[in-house]
Amino acid sequence: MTVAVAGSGAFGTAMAAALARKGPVILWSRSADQVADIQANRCNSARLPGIDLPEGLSATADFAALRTAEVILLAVPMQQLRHLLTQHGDLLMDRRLVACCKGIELNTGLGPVAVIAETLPAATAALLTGPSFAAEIARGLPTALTLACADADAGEMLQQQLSTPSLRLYRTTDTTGAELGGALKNVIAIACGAVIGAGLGNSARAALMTRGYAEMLRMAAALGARPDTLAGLSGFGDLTLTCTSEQSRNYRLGLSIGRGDDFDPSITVEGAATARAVAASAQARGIDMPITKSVVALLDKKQTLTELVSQLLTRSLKEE
Ligand SMILES: NC(=O)C1=CN([C@@H]2O[C@H](COP(=O)(O)OP(=O)(O)OC[C@H]3O[C@@H](n4cnc5c(N)ncnc54)[C@H](OP(=O)(O)O)[C@@H]3O)[C@@H](O)[C@H]2O)C=CC1
Ligand SMILES: O=C(CO)COP(=O)(O)O
Repeated sequence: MTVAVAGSGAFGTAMAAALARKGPVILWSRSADQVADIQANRCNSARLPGIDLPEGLSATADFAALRTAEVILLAVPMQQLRHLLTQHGDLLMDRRLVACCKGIELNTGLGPVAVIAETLPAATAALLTGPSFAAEIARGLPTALTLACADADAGEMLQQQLSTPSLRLYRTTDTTGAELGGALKNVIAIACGAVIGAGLGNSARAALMTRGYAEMLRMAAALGARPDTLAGLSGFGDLTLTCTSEQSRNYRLGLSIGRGDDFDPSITVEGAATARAVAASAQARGIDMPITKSVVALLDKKQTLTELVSQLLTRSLKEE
């Protein structure tokens, strides 16, 4: 079976490397320079430096090469997913597509599976999500992820096809829950980075993680997701990883805000757009998400971290 990965960023390259250890993988990049680098040096120096890529991985800048693939992973940032699907709709329209994005589309409030379903209704839409840093997956370190697909049979097949001896996939049919877990944890990670960066302590971070998780559950319930999905790898699992590791770009953005440092705007930080999309959706639905709202105010420089923390602490007292 041939697997293809569309998008040669850190995660796409890492998944291509992991899967190429068990069969042929085609990695598509929009950058001819990156393809040349990968083919000549067996390394994606721009996005995943220091990782040797296995021989089973071949890179191409020609999207038509993906025609032979039985499964196609879509590994671009969330706000780029619709563009990729539209641009290459002729080839992708009836395929098995596995989004790897963690985010909510800013203009529509939709997650990746919903965007695929809306754009290419004849395709099988799935999501691969859960706690995983690209460099660790690429090195073959032990990792467990969630494969979400509303079609239970297709999900089981994808679970088999994409699991490896070091990559253990659990499956669910709750695509909404898996989408929300992966997207919302990034917003909470920005908040956690900010309090740690500002020296407010580990207790403050634990409070944000726990009350952030309560926000995730509230939104999940409103959208019909199952609470046990949020308690799994795609929710609680990824929240834990992302809020506690400097390998996370979302967490590092928060750290830089808390410290008052600059942050390179070219780095992919999914939680920034997602915070705005989720805050708007929460307001429209009347869902209380004060941490998410605070992250938006922080990113938009509408309020300082000191003001926001004080506001969160002095809200009316309530039952847990
Ligand atoms: N990095 C990680 O550890 C993990 C990432 N993810 C998720 O994977 C997704 C991708 O992140 P990641 O790979 O890290 O991001 P990167 O910033 O490393 O790479 C993004 C890639 O997407 C490409 N790209 C952007 N827009 C388009 C487009 N319209 N058409 C084709 N290619 C495009 C970029 O190309 P170019 O280089 O030309 O700009 C780049 O190769 C995110 O949603 C992220 O949350 C999930 C788990 C772990
Ligand atoms: O999703 C991730 C870990 O599971 C990667 O997190 P960042 O996008 O914050 O780097």
